[in-house]
Amino acid sequence: MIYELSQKFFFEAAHTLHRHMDAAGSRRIHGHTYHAEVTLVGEPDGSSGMVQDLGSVRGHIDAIRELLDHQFLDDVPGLGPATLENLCKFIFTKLVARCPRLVAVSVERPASGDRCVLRSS
Ligand SMILES: Nc1nc2c(c(=O)[nH]1)N=C([C@H](O)[C@H](O)COP(=O)(O)OP(=O)(O)OP(=O)(O)O)CN2
Ligand SMILES: [Zn+2]
Repeated sequence: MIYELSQKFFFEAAHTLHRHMDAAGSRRIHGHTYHAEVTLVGEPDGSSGMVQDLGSVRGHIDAIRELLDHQFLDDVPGLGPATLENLCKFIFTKLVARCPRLVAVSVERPASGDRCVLRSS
C-alpha cells in the first residue's frame, strides 16, 4: 500500500510581475497571502511506522518559509519571476533534497482562487 503524507504552510510576501495584461497593476509592488502544501508518498518504515517524521518535514519547511515569508520575492535568489509556477519549483527543489519522497508541491492564493500544482511525475 502507498501512503500519502502532506503538510500545509502559508507565507505572506510582496512582488512585482511583468505581464502583457493588467500590466500597470502587476508592475506595482503588491502583496499576496500564499498557501502551500507539500506531499510525500511511500510506505511507512516498519519500526517507526512513518513515511517520514512530520516533525522533520516541518523543520525543513520552516527553513524554506524563512526565505519567502515577509520577503520581496523579486529579490529572492533563484526564484525568478514570482509566479505560482516558480514558487512551486523553488519549494520543490529545496525540499526534495531533504525529503526524497516528495512528489508534489502546490501553491495557492486563496483570495483570488489561483493555484498551481507541481508533480514530480
Ligand atoms: N500563470 C500565472 N499567471 C499569473 C500569475 C501566476 O503566478 N501564474 N500571477 C499573477 C499575479 O501575481 C497577479 O498579482 C494576479 O493578478 P490578477 O489575476 O490580474 O489579479 P488582480 O491583480 O486583479 O488581483 P490580485 O489582488 O493581485 O489577486 C498574474 N498571472
Ligand atoms: Zn501578484
